[in-house]
Amino acid sequence: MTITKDEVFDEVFVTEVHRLDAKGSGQAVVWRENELGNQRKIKLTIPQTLPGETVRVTVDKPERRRRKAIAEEIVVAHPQRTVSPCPHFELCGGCVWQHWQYAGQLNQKTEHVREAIASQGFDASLVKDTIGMDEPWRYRNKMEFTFAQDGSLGLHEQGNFRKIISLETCLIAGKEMVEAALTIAQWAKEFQLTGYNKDAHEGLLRHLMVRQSFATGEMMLALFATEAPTGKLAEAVQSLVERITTNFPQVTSFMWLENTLWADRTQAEESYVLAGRDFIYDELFGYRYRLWFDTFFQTNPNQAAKLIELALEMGQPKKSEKMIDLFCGVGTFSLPFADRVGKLAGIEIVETSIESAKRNALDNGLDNTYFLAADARRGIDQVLESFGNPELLMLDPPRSGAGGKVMRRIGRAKPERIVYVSCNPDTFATDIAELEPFGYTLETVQPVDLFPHTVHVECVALLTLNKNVEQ
Ligand SMILES: C[S@@+](CC[C@H](N)C(=O)[O-])C[C@H]1O[C@@H](n2cnc3c(N)ncnc32)[C@H](O)[C@@H]1O
Repeated sequence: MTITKDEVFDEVFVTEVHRLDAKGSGQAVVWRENELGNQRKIKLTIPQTLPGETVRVTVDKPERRRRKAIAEEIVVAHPQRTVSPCPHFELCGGCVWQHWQYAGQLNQKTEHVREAIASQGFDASLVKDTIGMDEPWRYRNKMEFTFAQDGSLGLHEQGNFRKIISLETCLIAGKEMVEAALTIAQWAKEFQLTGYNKDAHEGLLRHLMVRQSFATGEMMLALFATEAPTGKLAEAVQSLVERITTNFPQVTSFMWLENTLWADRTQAEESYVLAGRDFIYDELFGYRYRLWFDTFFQTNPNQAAKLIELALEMGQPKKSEKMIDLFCGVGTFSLPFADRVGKLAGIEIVETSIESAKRNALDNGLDNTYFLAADARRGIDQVLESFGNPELLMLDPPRSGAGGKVMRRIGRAKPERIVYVSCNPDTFATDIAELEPFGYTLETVQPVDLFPHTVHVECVALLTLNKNVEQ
């Protein structure tokens, strides 16, 4: 078919999905004739499709080389295609793979890790099968919901940060957390409170963060709004406090966070305790933690405990040894390791996390830890100077990875064993490639699924220093 420049209309294609992109959407290629009679390729991104599937899609503006398209019909389905149990799945941006049987998701995650390390010249057979969850639902202990301008509460639409899907349920969040969120949504509706409009910078309610410890049962509700909970708002807020304290005795921290800033994040200029205290207690792997509204903490505690167990198994900590925990956060790995080594130094850039890590060490009776608030690069230099070279080092960097400069500093510090916990196989692979010239061997990589129905995968890996290499 030939179209002229003035004629732009939708075109229907039946095509095969050949791979998945980094966000978990199907990718397909179709050919069409342009106005000069030449065959031009269009690369299609088709959410909620799987490799090998034949799908029928309508493409608007097909003259463009890359288009997103919605599958209108699955002509030939993947053998592991399934029906999502969540009514919000097709629109909500929270999960991308609920249409894929869990075993298929796990295989895909294993393959991703294998491809990532093979691309850096490592042996893909070192990667074990991904450890999944027995029950891959209701695994999240923390959710951040957003208010729409009309005051309804929900999650962002897939690929559209301006549109909010009104919440009826969420099958990956704890059940009580969803019930508390629905109570707040109902309250906002009854009092006709407005949601925040980020373009006009007006409206009251912005976000609701709900976190609940699966170990202690304690729940925190943190409501972010553009005004203080006083004056004309006081009556509505009082009504909410009564509902929450009556119906949710597990809420031991109910916070109102005032945020008048343009940046649409869960941050606060002023905080008010509406009920209880300003933190909750949580426990992980037998250690107790205090969590404030802005504390980073593992969001899938059951699988996080497996990560800790694996890290300990691979690291083989000894009482005679010194250890560095790089990117230590509030000490999730530091505390279990500190119990098993002579001395541990934790390095982390966020000062409030370091303050929490120090308190968590004290709360858990550990007196052999030293926590430093610093950028990883500067932190390693500083710790090595005062602490000497460690026998064991673990790192758990953000998705962007540790980077070459940090990895080369680690190589020069010559720890005998390095345990790398990663949430991004691609940056993990490029990071560990930096260690090869220093004489490190990759021994094993164990992927763990902390986020079922999403593309994310974590890995724990062990690298050992080859003693025969001249240093
Ligand atoms: C994936 S989290 C791991 C936290 C901790 N290990 C845990 O499991 O709770 C990565 C941590 O690295 C910290 N971080 C990010 N960039 C950093 C940097 N340049 N130097 C030091 N820490 C950094 C973040 O604040 C975050 O706490």
